[in-house]
Amino acid sequence: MSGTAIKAVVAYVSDYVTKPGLKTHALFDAIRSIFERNTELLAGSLKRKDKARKIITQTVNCLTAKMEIGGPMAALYLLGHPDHYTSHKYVPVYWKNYVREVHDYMYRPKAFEDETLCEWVQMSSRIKLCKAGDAMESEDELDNIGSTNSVKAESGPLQSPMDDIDDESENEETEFEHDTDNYCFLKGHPLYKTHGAQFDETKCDVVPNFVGGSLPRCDRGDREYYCATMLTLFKPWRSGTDLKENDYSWDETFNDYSFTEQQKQFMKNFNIRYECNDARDDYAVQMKRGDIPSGVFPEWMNSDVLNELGDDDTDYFEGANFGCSDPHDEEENPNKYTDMGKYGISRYEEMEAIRIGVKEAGWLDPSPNGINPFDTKPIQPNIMQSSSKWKAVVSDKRQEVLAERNKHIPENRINRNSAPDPNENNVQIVDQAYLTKDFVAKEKVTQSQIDTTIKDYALNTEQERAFRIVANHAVSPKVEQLKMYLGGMGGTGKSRVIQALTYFFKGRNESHRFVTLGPTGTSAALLNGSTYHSFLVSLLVETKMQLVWPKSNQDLMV
Ligand SMILES: Nc1ncnc2c1ncn2[C@@H]1O[C@H](COP(=O)(O)OP(=O)(O)OP(=O)(O)O)[C@@H](O)[C@H]1O
Repeated sequence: MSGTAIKAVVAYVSDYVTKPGLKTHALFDAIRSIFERNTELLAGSLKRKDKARKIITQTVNCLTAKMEIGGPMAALYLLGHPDHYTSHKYVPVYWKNYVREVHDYMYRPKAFEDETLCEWVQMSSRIKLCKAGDAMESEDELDNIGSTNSVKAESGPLQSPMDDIDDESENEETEFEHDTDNYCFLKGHPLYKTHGAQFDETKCDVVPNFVGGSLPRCDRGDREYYCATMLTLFKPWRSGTDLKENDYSWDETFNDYSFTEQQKQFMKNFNIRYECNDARDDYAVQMKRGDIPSGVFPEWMNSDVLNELGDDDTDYFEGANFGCSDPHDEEENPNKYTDMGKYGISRYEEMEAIRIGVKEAGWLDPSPNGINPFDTKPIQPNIMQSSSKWKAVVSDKRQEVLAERNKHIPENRINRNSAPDPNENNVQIVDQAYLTKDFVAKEKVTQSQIDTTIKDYALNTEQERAFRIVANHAVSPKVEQLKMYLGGMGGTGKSRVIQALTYFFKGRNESHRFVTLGPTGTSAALLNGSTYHSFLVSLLVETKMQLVWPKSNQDLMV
């Protein structure tokens, strides 16, 4: 793969794993398309409630598909579980928050005079000042504040020494007895009477993630804006004049300021994203021209998809009035969705120059040894038959697969009507030992099956834990229904756990107890399963077969 392709892949993968939110215009466009697609439904005779339900379902599906967030991920967020994937925490810094941070920062306690805004965003948090002797409460982490974090007012209950805003004679500096790193804001901060700040040095694993307008880049665009932004982030300041003196430009001030090695590294890192996005743009142009040999990206990833991935970065040259407004601004261009933008054009020209250079150098000449012959004839299918026949074949195959899966169902299965009512007014003691680490299956052979599967699939600690919970549950008699959610970022190994479970149930001749369902055909195919729709609805309607109801609700794993 070329360097460009690698960077384009990096851009795609990082977009995928970070699953960025949708742009507002994309969101509205998706909703509009749903309404346009459903004009007949909307004008139809369905009840209002049914129409609304259908439209909402389609909207949710469309938005989640656009965000590349699948059902499990959406459920994860709805349940309030955060992503847990890296050694670092990414804290989004929205502009609105940023303004608040800047405000807090400008009026920050004197003890933090030398901290930069970037460090401030990383490590500070507001805390509420309470009565003397009481523990202070962080706005974020009420539970984590111990008594050592308390800050006492020097005298009187509830009184901060800076409590009286009119008392100008008051010493701003520090009238608290500090027994920790907690300090109050300086006067001028709207919450200085009630709030303070604390700094947690251990939070250096927090990475500020600037959203709501990309950071400017160092190698292009408005240099003054770039320098101002970097100085704002990395130089300690309280007012604009601390950042830059009137006689100097931002560029000069930037060049004169000694950034630490780590800050330089941060600034270098800021640019990597742009390098990858440039590569992605180049790659998209190359694909459009058909210059790319196949095989680097999957087939579905055509130039349109790549273009779509790249269209979120038109704002990286934005400046807060640091430069003049550009008459060729892509926003103004009536053909902005069909024409290449100015950066695209200049890149295209650069690429063209390189292509000509390479061509002149003879690199594109035919190889003296010729190229390997290849067959350009279209592939003829081995079997030619009508679509109805194909349908019948697929249906037969499906029956075959179902029969194979269900062949070990015990004869004496209980009719579902006689299964206990889960809502019955009853109290039962249920065994939850399957959740514990020390659980051991009653039969040795069962335990060995569990252990062997974990070994065969080389499951890591977290995968093993998830696997053991399900497997232990499956081998425990009379346990309550297990409702478990296994979440995680793309590529963390969820599917592998499902594969291990499929193998485990198969080994126990209990494939009928384990069904893998996915929301889309692709997700189902990846896991060798079925779609929800196919399994739960069409199966019954199309094949008129009886769904095999499990003995009780603990018997079927989905
Ligand atoms: N314990 C493991 N040992 C070796 N390889 C593993 C392990 N777990 C997962 N992998 C490999 O990592 C890759 C990603 O795993 P998997 O497809 O299970 O992730 P996923 O969380 O289901 O991803 P996605 O969210 O994209 O569907 C696969 O190639 C898989 O074979």
